[in-house]
Amino acid sequence: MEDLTPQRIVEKLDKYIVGQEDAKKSVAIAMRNRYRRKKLDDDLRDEVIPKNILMIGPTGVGKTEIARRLAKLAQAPFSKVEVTKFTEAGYVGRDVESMIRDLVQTAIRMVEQEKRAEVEEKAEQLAKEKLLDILLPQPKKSSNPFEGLFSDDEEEINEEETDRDQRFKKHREKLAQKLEAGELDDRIVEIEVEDNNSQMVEIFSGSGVEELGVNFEDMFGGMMPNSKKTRKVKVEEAEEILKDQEAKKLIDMDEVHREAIHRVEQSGIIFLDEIDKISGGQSNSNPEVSREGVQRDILPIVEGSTVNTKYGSVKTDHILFIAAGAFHVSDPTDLIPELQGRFPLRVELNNLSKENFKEILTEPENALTKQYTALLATEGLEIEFTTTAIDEIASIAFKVNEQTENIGARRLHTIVEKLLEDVSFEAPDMGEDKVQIDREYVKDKLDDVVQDKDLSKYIL
Ligand SMILES: Nc1ncnc2c1ncn2[C@@H]1O[C@H](COP(=O)(O)OP(=O)(O)OP(=O)(O)O)[C@@H](O)[C@H]1O
Repeated sequence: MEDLTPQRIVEKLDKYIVGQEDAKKSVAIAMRNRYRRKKLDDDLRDEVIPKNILMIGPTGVGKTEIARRLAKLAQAPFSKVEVTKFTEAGYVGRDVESMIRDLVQTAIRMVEQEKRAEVEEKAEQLAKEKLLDILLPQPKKSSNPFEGLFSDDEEEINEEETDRDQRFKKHREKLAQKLEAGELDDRIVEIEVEDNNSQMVEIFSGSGVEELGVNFEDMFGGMMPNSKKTRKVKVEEAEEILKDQEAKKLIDMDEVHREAIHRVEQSGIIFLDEIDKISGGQSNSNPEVSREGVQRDILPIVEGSTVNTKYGSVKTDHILFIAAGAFHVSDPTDLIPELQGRFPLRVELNNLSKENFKEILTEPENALTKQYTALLATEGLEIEFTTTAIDEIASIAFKVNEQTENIGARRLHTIVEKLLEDVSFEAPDMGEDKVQIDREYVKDKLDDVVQDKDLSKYIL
């Protein structure tokens, strides 16, 4: 965190997000402020209210992407929630605290993955030993009813056993070599696996449960007995299953839970999408739930409170909240004042231009053209986009956004997918080949659809 200065954060975000400089700067400052706040004395720290961010901008211009990337580079647990879901029918209890529980789950997965990487090697070794035990069971030691009575015989028996032990050891070594070489991969073995008690899960996941406002998973998650059953599987699969089982044994889940909660409290980021849709009057979908009511429910979580989860209580004081909305029909000032006060950093994101589209198509590390080029290269097909093609794709995306609905950069996904439909379909049968995608190619594939407004509504 020390090295993640605001400037450094922006540089890193630049690798993925085109334009939106103000938004990148704001999140970078918010991130750094959180770090600064943590360094303050306890008394003063409590006085400094965390600076949450409100992103204002149309759909598909990079709001979520900025927040998600920020979380990734800070290795912070991240979760996105559409706040409008709390106004929907079914959310009578308006379980807004579920957003914290979701974040904890994400953090648990993160920490578990890290711990897993640490024990990976050991688990693999143990799984191999287990598999060898199954493939070649240890011979039972013969019981000797006359033990101690005839000393001569005993000596003979001992010799026999040493002999047999040595033979067994040799066999095991040979088998280990074969296992290593993958020669036993197709052999079938029987292993014990956990039976996840499917019946219980089915009963509780039936419809209507959410309406009860009760989280059965929380209530019963830890109590469901995990019975064992045996399964016949190929050695290859058995190795994976056993590795998984051994890794689980090596990981202290209590520690994982503690660490996960710590991370949520210290560095968690929650993205509250569609915040504009809960500002002002009554909700359309459910007259019982007023939008203002939902804002009031969210407020304590954003202000800092303690939420109970099955893994322990979570203090939300230092969680960074990034709210986002288009605010086409409402204004941030339509939010209740207390909530407005909790989002002092306001930033506007711009509509994307055709030039932005061109950059988005080619520049980011995960740019669409790079993704498709890599995907098709796995089939031995080399595709190359000329600059005229990029220009044409960007123009089309811009035009379709104008003609139908403006969905921002998301339009590029559908257009490129349609453009490459034929090559994607034929690639495996084309053999080693090279396809150049230029302006003519783009026009040839897309012009018909673009001209027909109705068609482009559905396809692009
Ligand atoms: N400025 C940008 N630079 C690079 N990619 C972008 C940009 N804006 C959008 N994208 C891409 O478009 C897609 C949608 O963007 P994103 O999820 O950030 O939209 P959003 O602004 O959060 O919209 P919504 O409010 O509807 O969720 C993502 O795949 C993202 O990578």
